[in-house]
Amino acid sequence: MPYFPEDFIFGVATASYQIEGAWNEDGKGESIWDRFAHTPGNIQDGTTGDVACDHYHRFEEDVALLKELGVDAYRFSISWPRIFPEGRGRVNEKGLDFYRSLTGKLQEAGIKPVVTLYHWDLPQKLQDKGGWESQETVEAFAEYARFLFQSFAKEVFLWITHNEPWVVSFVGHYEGRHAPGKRDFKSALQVSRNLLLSHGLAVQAFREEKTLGSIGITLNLTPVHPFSDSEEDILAAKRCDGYFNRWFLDPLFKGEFPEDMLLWYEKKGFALPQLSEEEKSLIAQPIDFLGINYYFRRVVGKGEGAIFEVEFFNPPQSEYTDMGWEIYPEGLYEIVKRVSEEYQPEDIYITENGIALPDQPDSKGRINDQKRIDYLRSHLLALHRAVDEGCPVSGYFVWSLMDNFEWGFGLSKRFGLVYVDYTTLQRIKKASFYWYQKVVKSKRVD
Ligand SMILES: N=[N+]=NCCCCNC(=O)[C@@H]1[C@H]2[C@H](O)[C@@H](O)[C@H](O)[C@@H](CO)[C@@H]12
Repeated sequence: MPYFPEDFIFGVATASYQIEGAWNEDGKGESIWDRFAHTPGNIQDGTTGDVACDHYHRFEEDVALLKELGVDAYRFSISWPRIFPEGRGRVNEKGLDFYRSLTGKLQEAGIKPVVTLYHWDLPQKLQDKGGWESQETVEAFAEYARFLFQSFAKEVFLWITHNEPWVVSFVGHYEGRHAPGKRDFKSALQVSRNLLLSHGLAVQAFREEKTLGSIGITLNLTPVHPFSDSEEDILAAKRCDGYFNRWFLDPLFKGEFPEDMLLWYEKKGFALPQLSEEEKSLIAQPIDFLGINYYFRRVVGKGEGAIFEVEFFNPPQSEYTDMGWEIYPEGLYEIVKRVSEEYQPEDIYITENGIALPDQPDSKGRINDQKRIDYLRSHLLALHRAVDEGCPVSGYFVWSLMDNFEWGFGLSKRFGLVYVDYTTLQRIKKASFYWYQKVVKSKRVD
């Protein structure tokens, strides 16, 4: 029976724009996701995060759910425009008070706070001045981070500078499906560079402020498999591995963007200015852990697609989630093994893993999400194998505590261990809540 170590951290994760609501209350400034969701056509089901789970007003009820779940830690993000409505300068005390109350309730419940500094809700005022393409945002992020390290100097267990810089860069600035909705590959490359620089400045500030806890960054990593063993499919998979994974792993742990990708982008007309020696050491300064968000793998072959010349495949024999993502538990084992061996991080936390399902209450108001239990079990067993083989993994967070606003899909995709009825905002614990409660308590997956 696979047991996790006694001190292994089990948690759940959320993010500010996805759960808080109160989008313009108590002095909060507008974020790029407020603007993006308010723009008709951007969100598939036409909903917004204006109310979402109304966590801003119901956080005490939600902390009580966390306490009942028995988690060791709770990962949430701080809404930058709730603290600095204009991005920098004036502080919104009521915004700061909300997070002080939340961390206070967590401490009362014996739950370790894990804080993500940036989970995509950039102050709109900074976007109006160029957003992540601009050096001003890099500097503003460093100020924002330093202010939070000073304001929560002792309360936080883990600090995560950025959540998924790949998504911020390429889904937000190339694919255009996320805020700010740009479709410009050159912008996306510039954004990825600035996110890494801002991460480095935040880590420096963390060390200078002698803040308690640990600091790291969270990447969404996906194993990339060639559709066939043909030379061109293997090369296509290598290109995609560079695009999805190595583009951030290499600068963070080796101080360089991957050479093959720089050459490929240059060949496609997107020459990226070299990082200076100072920038390389800023980005690659030591961090205490790497956060990995894992959901699925990618299967690719040679294709005619513009920049990457790849085609994606969905293996017919696999099962898929409500997001259309392949269920591939071994991918979690693969990515943890690969990262441990190739990049030797101090420590790893699986900061997100979960599944969207079309959950609905039955006639008795219960939600029997057995498929979510099967997904979480299979992924925890895969993770356990990596831990058993000596990979430095110290924790695992389910995405998500509760159903929430799923970005471009709006409220239509449900990832929660807790169901949210968006008309009444009632929370309903799913079968997976009780299953995970047992895992957390026993540290065992059966
Ligand atoms: N092409 N493409 N890819 C799309 C992005 C990769 C997969 N999605 C994620 O990793 C996001 C992560 C996010 O932190 C959270 O805020 C989201 O709610 C979850 C669920 O979606 C996951």
